[in-house]
Amino acid sequence: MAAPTSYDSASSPSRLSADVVIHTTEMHTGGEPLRIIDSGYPTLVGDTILDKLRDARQNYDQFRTFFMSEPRGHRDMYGAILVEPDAPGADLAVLFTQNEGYGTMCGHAVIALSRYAVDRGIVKPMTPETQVNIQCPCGMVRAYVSCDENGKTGAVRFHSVPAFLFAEDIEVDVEGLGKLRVDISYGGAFYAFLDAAKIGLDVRTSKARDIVAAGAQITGALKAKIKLHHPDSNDLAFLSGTILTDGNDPFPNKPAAQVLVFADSQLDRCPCGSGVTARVALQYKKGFMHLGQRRIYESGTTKTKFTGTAIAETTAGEVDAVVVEVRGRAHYCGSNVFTLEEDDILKAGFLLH
Ligand SMILES: O=C(O)[C@H]1NCC[C@@H]1O
Repeated sequence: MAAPTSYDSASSPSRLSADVVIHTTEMHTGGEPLRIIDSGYPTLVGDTILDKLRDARQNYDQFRTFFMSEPRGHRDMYGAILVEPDAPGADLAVLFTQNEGYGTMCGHAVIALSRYAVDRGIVKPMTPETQVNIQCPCGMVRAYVSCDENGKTGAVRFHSVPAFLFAEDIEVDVEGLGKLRVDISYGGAFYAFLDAAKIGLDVRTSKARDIVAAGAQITGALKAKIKLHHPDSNDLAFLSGTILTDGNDPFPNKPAAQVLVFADSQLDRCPCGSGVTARVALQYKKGFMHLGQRRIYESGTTKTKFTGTAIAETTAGEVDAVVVEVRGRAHYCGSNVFTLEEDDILKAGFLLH
């Protein structure tokens, strides 16, 4: 069965009007939602995925707010728009949507989309694993979906783009929290890392609202202070959020907990696949982890788990980097057909602050 995808919907409306009908498949990975757009989203133009991302941002952002925000979604919704791939060997290409815009990489979405690609017939199933090559804004991500003899898909492992520690021990003065020292690491997206205990929080037990407030403050202060750089493209060089951790970096035999606060005070429910990638790169560079050593990473909020392993050394431009393997599971939880009425003054959706 061929999948209905956003890029075969050439007849879809190009502006938000009563003609818009968006079909979605709903999944979650470790508790973090993924709303996959099956059809109804406009066809994006551009030679590269980053050009298509620009087209989405500049010309169709109301579609994002339509399916992501209230009353159809909520401020912690996460989405995936499939676009025509332009990279050789890609099985599919994806833009990631969040509450204030678009992400460069998303591990939980890759885990869910890889199952979806096999289950929808976009990629032919193979036993015991099917390889799915997903072109993301950060580059090509290779995923491997477990498939049993009855064709049932299960756990997914993926290898992301080269991951690297960008900066260590940066001092930043954060209103209400004082002077802090954070690391910034890249796993397809840039994240700041801080042991939550340094600001009196515990990622496993503190209230979600306290974690969100602190994470958003730290990201805001760093954005004002630090200029990031990525060897591939300036489009990738921005801070995606702050990951508060349990500080358990040097002890590889215990699960390491973390929580990501990203976009506009959005809280990740899963351990964050790109954040695990970035944290493994950080732990590897600091000598806390060796190649081939598998660690468990746990979401401080839902306690769901991914594993992370540094599997090979590589480079990103001139910088030492590692290839990281992340493993997790996604589940289907429904589907939707979203419509609108022309006289609805909230048709583009809304978020409360
Ligand atoms: O798994 C991840 O990588 C992510 N989850 C939500 C935001 C991050 O991109």
